[in-house]
Amino acid sequence: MNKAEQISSLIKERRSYYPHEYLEGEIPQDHIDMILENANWAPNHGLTEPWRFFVFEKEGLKALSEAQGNIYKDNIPEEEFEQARYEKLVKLPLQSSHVIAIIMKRGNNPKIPKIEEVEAVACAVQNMALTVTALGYGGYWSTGGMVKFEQSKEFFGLGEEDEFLGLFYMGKIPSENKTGKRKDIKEKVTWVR
Ligand SMILES: Cc1cc2nc3c(=O)[nH]c(=O)nc-3n(C[C@H](O)[C@H](O)[C@H](O)COP(=O)(O)O)c2cc1C
Repeated sequence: MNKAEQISSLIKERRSYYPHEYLEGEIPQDHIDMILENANWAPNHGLTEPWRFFVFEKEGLKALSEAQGNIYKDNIPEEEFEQARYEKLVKLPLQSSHVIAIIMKRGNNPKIPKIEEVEAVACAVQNMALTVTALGYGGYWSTGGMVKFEQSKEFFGLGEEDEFLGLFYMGKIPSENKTGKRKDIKEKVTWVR
């Protein structure tokens, strides 16, 4: 395969894999380092490099699990609280090898709109996801759970202009591939000729 065929195949192979699908076992440190290093090479306007990551592993996963449960409990209106949802949120980090909190750290260049900093972080996450796929692991970007609640920003010590954009869950997965689904690109492209 040439480079273009390799990247096309990798992009299409990437799927979201959820913690209940993960196998036992930890992703080794050198692979986590590679995932983070590749995230760091995302494009970004003005070289603000706005991505910041908190990597939870080992005992840290318990701290995240506890925080996610508590933040849900403390912030969801009482009438909306669901015990099963709470238990699921507590369980997700514990089923994972690693969880990476995705943060946008707002730079101080007023010429760069905030949305562009968020876009750059999303590029970094895609680099991360493709590396995870290439290494044979599974992962997914979650914007649910604790991510929805403003209190999470305090947990990470974020400033007002910073954003907590999600949790990237990761783990080992079985070797057979999941199939994805997309509508044809032709429906989304307008050619101007
Ligand atoms: C910004 C973003 C946020 C997402 N948040 C969630 C989420 O909160 N819960 C979830 O189940 N999946 C979430 N996903 C994963 C999508 O559900 C998934 O990408 C989609 O179903 C397509 O499947 P694929 O990733 O396997 O191609 C998110 C994906 C992105 C890019």
